[in-house]
Amino acid sequence: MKLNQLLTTLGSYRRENEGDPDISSIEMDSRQVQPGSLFVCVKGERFDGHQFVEEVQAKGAVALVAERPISADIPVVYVSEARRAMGMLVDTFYGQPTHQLSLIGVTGTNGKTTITHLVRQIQEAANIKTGIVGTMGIKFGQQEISVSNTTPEAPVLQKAFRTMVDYDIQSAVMEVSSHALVQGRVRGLDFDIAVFTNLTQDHLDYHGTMKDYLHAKSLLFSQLGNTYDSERKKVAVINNDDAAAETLKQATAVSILTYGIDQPADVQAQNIKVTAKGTQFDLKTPDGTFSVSMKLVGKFSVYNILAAACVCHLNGINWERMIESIKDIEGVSGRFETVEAGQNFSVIVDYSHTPDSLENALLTIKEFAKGRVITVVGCGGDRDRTKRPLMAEIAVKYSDLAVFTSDNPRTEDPERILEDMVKGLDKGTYTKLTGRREAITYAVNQAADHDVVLIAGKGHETYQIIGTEVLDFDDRVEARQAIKERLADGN
Ligand SMILES: CC(=O)N[C@H]1[C@@H](OP(=O)(O)OP(=O)(O)OC[C@H]2O[C@@H](n3ccc(=O)[nH]c3=O)[C@H](O)[C@@H]2O)O[C@H](CO)[C@@H](O)[C@@H]1O[C@H](C)C(=O)N[C@@H](C)C(=O)N[C@H](CCC(=O)O)C(=O)O
Ligand SMILES: Nc1ncnc2c1ncn2[C@@H]1O[C@H](COP(=O)(O)OP(=O)(O)OP(=O)(O)O)[C@@H](O)[C@H]1O
Ligand SMILES: N[C@H](CCC[C@H](N)C(=O)O)C(=O)O
Ligand SMILES: [Mg+2]
Repeated sequence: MKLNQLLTTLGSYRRENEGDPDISSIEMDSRQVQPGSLFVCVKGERFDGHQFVEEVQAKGAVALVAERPISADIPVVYVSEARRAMGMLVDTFYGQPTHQLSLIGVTGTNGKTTITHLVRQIQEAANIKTGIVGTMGIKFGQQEISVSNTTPEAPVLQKAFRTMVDYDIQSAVMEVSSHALVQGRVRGLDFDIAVFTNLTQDHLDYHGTMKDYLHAKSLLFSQLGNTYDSERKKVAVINNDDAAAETLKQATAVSILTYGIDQPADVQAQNIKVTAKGTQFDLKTPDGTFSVSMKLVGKFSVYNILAAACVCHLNGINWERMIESIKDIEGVSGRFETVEAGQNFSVIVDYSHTPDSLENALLTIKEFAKGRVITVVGCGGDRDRTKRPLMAEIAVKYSDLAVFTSDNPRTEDPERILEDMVKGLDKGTYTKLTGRREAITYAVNQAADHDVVLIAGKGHETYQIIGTEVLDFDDRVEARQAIKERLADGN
């Protein structure tokens, strides 16, 4: 595509240097630039894209988008916000693929990955080819693309959606993180349905206050329907039980479908029964009440199913058909995943890395645990410090034995993270073992018949980040190994 044609997308801009080159790709990362690329200079917290102007020209970039004066021989387009302009440019460059997909965005503190997987499984069972974007990567058909962020930047997203459309994918369901909303990574995407799960404490290192965190989430809803594709009806799907529901309803101009358990809602779960093997409930909908049975456990899983059911209903799947496929749905990798290696106690690996998700996981376990509850948990480094004591307090409150350990310490001192966790606790109420392998082994060895060991925080992760090194580590593998060793020792 020619530069001038691409620029018809942008509202106001200022140009420097003549020329109308052919653009072969749009990049914001100098390491991705190829001959023919348009490079967008983005100022971040660690780097400033404007510094790479010489490097990208040497690599063959043919045009630049910048926010502040740069010296270059190739056409430069000055805009006030480069990342947002980039959202529009890549949308045009890839031929507006999201106008050809039913695009669902899921935001909220917890449940995004789970809901996106549930939607994909239910839609695929109803023959709606569905792509997915989120913490576990980008997947559609047999294709898999790994990503380094839950919500990638616009060039990665638009390229993936273009490929999905070319593969005849009809719908895409994606996680939209609050970081992505603030940074405008999803600018230019034409969402049809926006889902809100819940808002509880996380990421205050980035957002500062819960008010600003909520504002970030609300951007998905205020931007819904702002795109010029007016053919599809836009809908906001909102959890009515969450305190943030009203704010989000006010943030959007499109129709609203609510779901919930405790408060009246358009789609509501009633008479919930949770066992270790699954959950049953009555699903009240505008079209009648249906009984649902699923393998997923816990009240939080009911919320996730409700959100997914609302989306699938809006996409034309009838309730009966949906409920039939919900029956067979297996959980998502690393979310309440049980590890079985012949032991007489339960081991559950879960991705709870926030106070609320840890509390939900433990409350669910307490509903069915016949023995003691043993929890292994840590907190990630270079992330919200204020959630650490809260998570530790919850672990102690709901467990018979709390073992504190490292999560991904990243560039922080693991001992400092552990100090942050335990600072409000009495000594003797917990055990501290910095090495995660040692902590898992210890917990497994302490378990008696019918006890439940919860290993929280890392779920599906197959690595541990210590310093800047990414080491192989998988809680499920470690737990299995510890159980085998214990059984081999005859204990
Ligand atoms: C706080 C945050 O969100 N940071 C993200 C953000 O960083 P930033 O804006 O500071 O950018 P930067 O790294 O300083 O780089 C500035 C510019 O220079 C460019 N650059 C940089 C280096 C270079 O050699 N060449 C080059 O061109 C970069 O491509 C970028 O355009 O943009 C970068 C480029 O996309 C991201 O890698 C980075 O994610 C960091 C690694 C991160 O940890 N983000 C986490 C907190 C995050 O976003 N998490 C959410 C999920 C949270 C949840 O679900 O709970 C997510 O969506 O993943
Ligand atoms: N609806 C929910 N409400 C509260 N907690 C939940 C809910 N769904 C899942 N959880 C808990 O949160 C953990 C993470 O779930 P999931 O990966 O689906 O969330 P996420 O929003 O994608 O997280 P991330 O921000 O890391 O991408 C699960 O392991 C579970 O303990
Ligand atoms: N999306 C979350 C994942 C946290 C997972 C946890 N294991 C950690 O490393 O803190 C984040 O980047 O904050
Ligand atoms: Mg996720």
